[in-house]
Amino acid sequence: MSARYEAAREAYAKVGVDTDRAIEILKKVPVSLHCWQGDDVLGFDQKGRGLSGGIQTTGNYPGRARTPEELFADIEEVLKLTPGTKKINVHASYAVFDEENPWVDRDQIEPRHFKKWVDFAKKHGIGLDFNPTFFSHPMAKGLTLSSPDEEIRSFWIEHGKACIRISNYFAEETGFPCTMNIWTGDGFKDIPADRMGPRMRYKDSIEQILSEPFDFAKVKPCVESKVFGIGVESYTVGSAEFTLSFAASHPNKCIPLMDNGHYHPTEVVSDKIPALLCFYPEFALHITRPVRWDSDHVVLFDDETKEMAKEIVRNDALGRVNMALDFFDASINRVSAWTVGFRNWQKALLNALVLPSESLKALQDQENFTKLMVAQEEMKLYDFGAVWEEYCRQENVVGDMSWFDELESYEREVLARRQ
Ligand SMILES: C[C@H](O)[C@H](O)[C@@H](O)C(=O)CO
Ligand SMILES: [Mn+2]
Repeated sequence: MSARYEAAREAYAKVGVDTDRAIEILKKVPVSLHCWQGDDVLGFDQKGRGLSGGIQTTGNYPGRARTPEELFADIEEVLKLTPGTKKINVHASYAVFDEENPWVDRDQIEPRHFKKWVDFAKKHGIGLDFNPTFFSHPMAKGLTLSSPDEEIRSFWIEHGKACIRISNYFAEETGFPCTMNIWTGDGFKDIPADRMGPRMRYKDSIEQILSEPFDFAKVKPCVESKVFGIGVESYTVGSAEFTLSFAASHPNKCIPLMDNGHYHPTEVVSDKIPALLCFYPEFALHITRPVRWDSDHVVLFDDETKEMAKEIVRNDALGRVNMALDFFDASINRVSAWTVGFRNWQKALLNALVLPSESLKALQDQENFTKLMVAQEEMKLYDFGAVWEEYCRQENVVGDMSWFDELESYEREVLARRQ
């Protein structure tokens, strides 16, 4: 333990904060690392097909992972450079096909196509989350689960059911619950003539997917909402009201997922978190950084990120919010992007854990807003960096930016050779 940490610990103790306890709590909180940052959301099952579904990566930084082996190696780098308990968030498009398990379409995928992910998770003693992939596929030209074309809709329902079975396999094999997120880019570019029809079909499709047997203690299906996507600017089938109502009306079957990039830029998810906590025993969160829109920039240690973490921590909801990162930047070193984003969410959680939340709440309840402002501002100058360094030290990762030396050598030795 450094002298700097000892001094910080003493200073925090004077305002009633136990920094050792904060560190111990954070060590056990799982955060899901999204597999898709490593290859620009391309996946392995549709070679040569670009990204669709109204999402977009921009940039052409060298070193994109092109094979499962390359992606696993890159994720291992991130695991090495980040503190905390991790899960890996896998998309169905990252099925691993080989001679033993030749290619099948998405409605036919089975647990065996994800065995390499399970092996990887077991090697690192971590859990897996899962996502059906309703985009970047010839059957995903327009609507998917909300399509009026029954052939298309049933293809995607079968895909969703297959994903429940794979999520169950993940949970059984790893021993950790698997969050399975349903997101589609279904929507319309211009003003629709029927807004309810697609939503009724979407509702029916998700219900059919959820009719596949699963144990809610092990598999946590969720529905992610969105306000708009590229090319579907006028109408999104899975809107916020739709997904919240769907989850509320399917208790113990489905939970909502909020992605903080999926709202109007003036809306803040930090305010929505406590609203959902009043009603949902559990929900899921995608953590990203929307720059003017759902741009999926790398998560920073910025004000709204800190505020989201505060709402989870001070409402004692670390066990009720399934947290996952969701960004993709192809304009910078992808392994660095992953690492920075993961470390920043860890920082936000730790920062929230070392705030004197109870006394700040008391000031609010006493309507002492003057002192509340002063106290909140004062906390910003406490030596949080010392607590972060101690946390990293205990987790055997570096606390300062010297992790970047390792990353630069990985770039030289590995990424730069991928031509
Ligand atoms: C790749 C993910 O499924 C995707 O990012 C989704 O979660 C989303 O946020 C779409 O905007
Ligand atoms: Mn998302």
